[in-house]
Amino acid sequence: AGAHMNAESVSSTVETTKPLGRLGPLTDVVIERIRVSDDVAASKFGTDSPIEDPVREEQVLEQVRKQADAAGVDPDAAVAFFRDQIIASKVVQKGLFARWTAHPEEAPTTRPDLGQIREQLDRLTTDLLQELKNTEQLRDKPIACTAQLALATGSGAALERLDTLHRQALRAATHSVCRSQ
Ligand SMILES: C=C(O[C@@H]1C=C(C(=O)O)C=C[C@H]1O)C(=O)O
Repeated sequence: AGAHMNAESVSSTVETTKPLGRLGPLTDVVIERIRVSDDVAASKFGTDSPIEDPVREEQVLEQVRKQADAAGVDPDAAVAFFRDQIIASKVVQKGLFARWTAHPEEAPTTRPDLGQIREQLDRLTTDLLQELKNTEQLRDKPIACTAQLALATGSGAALERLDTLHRQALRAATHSVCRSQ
């Protein structure tokens, strides 16, 4: 079908795969970070590298605190949000380790480089902080925020075809998006 689509239908097809509403762009990056967790898991599975790396976690949160301050986002709120992103990443990694251990034929056959993946995660940190900034006013309105979050996560999970594990991670990752929820 893709070969027969004109530019307009290609572009509208792309748009309909994006999470909807005012929290759509933030949710989109959250889902992207969750998806990168699959690569993190593939880089660690069958190696000595543990799922949980407290030193790296502190580095991530330190970077968040500095960049949040520079971007005019409340650093404590940003750190709380990123603690949820880290929890979500570990939910995915643990789930995939369990799946790949029970069904070795589903395990990845190539091992991506963790250093490169972490560079990608660092770029997503900047994008996520920008989206926190862009959605600050909405996130302070509990009812509107809760409605927009349900729209964005529901559409995002469906359109991006997240399985149960990745939906669970999305719930963990968006737990504190609406600030007074
Ligand atoms: C993603 C990783 O796995 C875990 C999750 C982290 C994260 O979400 O940033 C950081 C360190 C690890 O505890 C990683 O090791 O880089």
